[in-house]
Amino acid sequence: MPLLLVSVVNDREARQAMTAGADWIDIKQPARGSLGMADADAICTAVQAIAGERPVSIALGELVKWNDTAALEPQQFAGVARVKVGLAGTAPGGKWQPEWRDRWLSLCESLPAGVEPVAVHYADWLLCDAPSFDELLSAALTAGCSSMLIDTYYKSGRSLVHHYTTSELTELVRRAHQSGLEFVAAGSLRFEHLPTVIAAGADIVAVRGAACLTDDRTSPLCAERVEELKKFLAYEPLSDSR
Ligand SMILES: O=C[C@H](O)COP(=O)(O)O
Repeated sequence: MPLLLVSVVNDREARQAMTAGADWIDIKQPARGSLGMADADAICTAVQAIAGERPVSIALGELVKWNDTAALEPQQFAGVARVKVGLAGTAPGGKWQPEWRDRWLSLCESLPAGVEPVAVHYADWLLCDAPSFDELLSAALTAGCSSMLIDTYYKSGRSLVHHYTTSELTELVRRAHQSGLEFVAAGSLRFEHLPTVIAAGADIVAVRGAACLTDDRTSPLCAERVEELKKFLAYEPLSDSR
């Protein structure tokens, strides 16, 4: 059964998500975009609240907006296992095309020891000028990533399963696994999409909107919804071996 990753904006939501059963805690500021970065103090207090009880990832925004002055100090990565940077606007007609790969790899190399980059492929890559799955997979292997996330850049109602069919998703999971990468599925996923991503073989299901009070991902986290998501993912049908 896939693990549940829940994105939170602060320490209060981090505690709520853990109590409600989230396996991974992801810290971000959804009002700043798909992979919007939270303020450094919000990251710090959330990591303190998590206190090592769950693995933690943080979102660092988009590579095209990244600059070194926005970087966190090495000590601010304490307690963080993985970081995510989006690649919208980098290819094929994007700002740094074709340099996105070198720039992303160099950001990955600059991470403190013990902090791993997550290779993020946007399912709506054609709409947001991001690299294809193949390009990302190749870069992920060069960077030594152990996981790949598929998310959506635009949060306007179309989810991951609108961009990839079940068989396409299954093939992407197979290829990630074949390369030794864990597969994290995200992108405006709702309850009704979970059977598809489970069937495709995702290792982790990552949500923000579906875990909020309303489906608006900028609304507050709702502990009951996190509990329901966890229950759904933990459900294992009885085998039909009567
Ligand atoms: O890491 C995953 C994202 O936070 C997913 O957000 P979303 O469910 O609102 O698309």
